[in-house]
Amino acid sequence: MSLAGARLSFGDRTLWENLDLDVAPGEFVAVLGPNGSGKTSLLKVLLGQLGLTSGTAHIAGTAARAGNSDVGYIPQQKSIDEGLPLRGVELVGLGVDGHRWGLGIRGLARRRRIVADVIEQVGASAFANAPLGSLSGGEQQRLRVAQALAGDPSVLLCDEPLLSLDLANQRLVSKLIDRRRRTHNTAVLFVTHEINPILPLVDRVLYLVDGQFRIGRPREVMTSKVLSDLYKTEVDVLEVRGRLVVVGTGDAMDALGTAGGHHVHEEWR
Ligand SMILES: Nc1ncnc2c1ncn2[C@@H]1O[C@H](COP(=O)(O)OP(=O)(O)OP(=O)(O)O)[C@@H](O)[C@H]1O
Repeated sequence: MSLAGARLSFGDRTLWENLDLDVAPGEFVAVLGPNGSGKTSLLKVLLGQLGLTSGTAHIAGTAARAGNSDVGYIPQQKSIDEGLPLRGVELVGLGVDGHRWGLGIRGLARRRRIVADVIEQVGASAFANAPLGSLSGGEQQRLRVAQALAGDPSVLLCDEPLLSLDLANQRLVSKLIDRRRRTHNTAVLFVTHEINPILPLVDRVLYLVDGQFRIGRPREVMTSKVLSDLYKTEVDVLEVRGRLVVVGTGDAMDALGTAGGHHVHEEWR
């Protein structure tokens, strides 16, 4: 996926500008930043749901547009109504690109095979026939990953896919996404508030703060100097047993919000 000279403004407020970002096939890029910095809007541009104010956005060589089967999308986790009768297999089926396989008998059989395959890939076969509302957050999220993979995308856009998952499920879901990009050369853009659960997987970080941004390898961007420049206040990045801990005081703490990453998790194994 490729953004060139990209600017997104709402009225006189510019979320970001002069943004050049090329994510190569198989590359894993994390997007970080405080609330309101424009992370979800960036995904919406690539999904063709929002137009850039200026610049260009391309996916696999064509301009970003809605309904592009090259794009898989894992939306922010929303709690599913317990009474919803939709089952996992049906949710995943919605991700299969109907046009590609047609709806004849062979098309339907092929479609069923694709759905069963991706459900198997994410380890969801045991619960894919249960109503979604009866499943745990981790189980639902595995099925959402399967739905995003069902269309065999070359690009995967993930909006905080680890939110409200426990540590074991955070690892499981991150590993599924990491495995996908390694086995299928899928480019991954992963919006998150917490770098640590994915730190070992990430190739580059795009860090957005109040119209400013930095792009680079995690340890180039996640430094006291770079984050202090971005937040325009003193921020310290400490490395504790392989984890990055972002610490600010006073106003800096407010500005960091949940992007502070100052929760303590068990180490990645
Ligand atoms: N269609 C729109 N019209 C006007 N303002 C908008 C529109 N869409 C988003 N915004 C504003 O743009 C800002 C960035 O929103 P966005 O959801 O991209 O931020 P974010 O970085 O994903 O935040 P969060 O971490 O809270 O999810 C917000 O202040 C939001 O209110």
